[in-house]
Amino acid sequence: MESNLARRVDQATLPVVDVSGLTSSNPEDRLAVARALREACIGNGFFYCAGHGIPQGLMDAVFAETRKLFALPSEAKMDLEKSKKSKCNRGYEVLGGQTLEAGAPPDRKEGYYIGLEMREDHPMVRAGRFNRGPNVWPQDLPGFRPTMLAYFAAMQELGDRLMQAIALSLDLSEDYFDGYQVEPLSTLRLLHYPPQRPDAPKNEKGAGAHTDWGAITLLMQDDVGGLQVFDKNDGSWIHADPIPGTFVVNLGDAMARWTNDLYKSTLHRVVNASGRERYSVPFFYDGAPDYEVVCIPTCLKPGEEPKYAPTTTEGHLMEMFAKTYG
Ligand SMILES: O=C(O)CCC(=O)C(=O)O
Ligand SMILES: [Fe+2]
Repeated sequence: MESNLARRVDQATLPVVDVSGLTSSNPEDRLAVARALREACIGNGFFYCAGHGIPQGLMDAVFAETRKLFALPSEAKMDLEKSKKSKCNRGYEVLGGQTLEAGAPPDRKEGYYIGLEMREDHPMVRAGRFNRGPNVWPQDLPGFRPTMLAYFAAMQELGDRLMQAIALSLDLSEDYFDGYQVEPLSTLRLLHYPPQRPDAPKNEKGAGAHTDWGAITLLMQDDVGGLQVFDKNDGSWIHADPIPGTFVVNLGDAMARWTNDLYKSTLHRVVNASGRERYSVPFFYDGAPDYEVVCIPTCLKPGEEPKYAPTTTEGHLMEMFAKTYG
């Protein structure tokens, strides 16, 4: 059932980067991680992140709550549906609700969106700013809200740490992105992929080929597999097989804009050919809405021009959103 374009390769094809050195007080340890990140970022822009310090118990709890959520009866899920329940894209997204690959059938996945919790009376919410506002919480799952809020905070903190290392890797000071890390537009997304159907429309996938939009994505996947990453070296698809306890980290389009394509976002897709239900939890690490996404001076070689028009986190995300939701 797998596409013939896909091939099975050794897991080592995507590098594993141990980031535990980032919490060291010795700058040499942090630099060593930054060097490894630079290599991965200039390569396919995808790597497994180990040594991240996120407790396994929290990761397991997120999957447990995710399974409970998608196991709710469809009427209960429709009561949480994002276009009905939210002005800021929070809540449940139906199966086929997004088409990540232009021209392909809708994605065979259902999802749930969670963002930074912001009250209705917050000035940004009152001003109707993009994706700002309260979350939608299922009433009948008492563990869901505290688990997801704890995970959101932990992932934001891990993302902040990785951005400090990415700054180092670009010959910038570690605090270069500090202004970005305030009231972030990050999104936690819960995903459920039913098995691929034998009678599926041609080219149907769990998630069509796409690049991610923000700065970096930190993906937790279960043991089913199905994520494929485009290999720019030979045009094949690398199977990002699950490695327990790691995150798959990849660069988003904002990173390409900042670095003038030195650190590119990479096409990836999901084909759940396993015959089993697959669950995954991407965290789209993003930043402050008004933070500028413009070419970073250290990323411009002599004589080179910026390839992208300057924008902001919010402006860039709004552009990307319109592409897959119309
Ligand atoms: O489920 C996965 O493994 C990947 C999901 C993904 O690429 C996305 O939501 O952007
Ligand atoms: Fe993605």
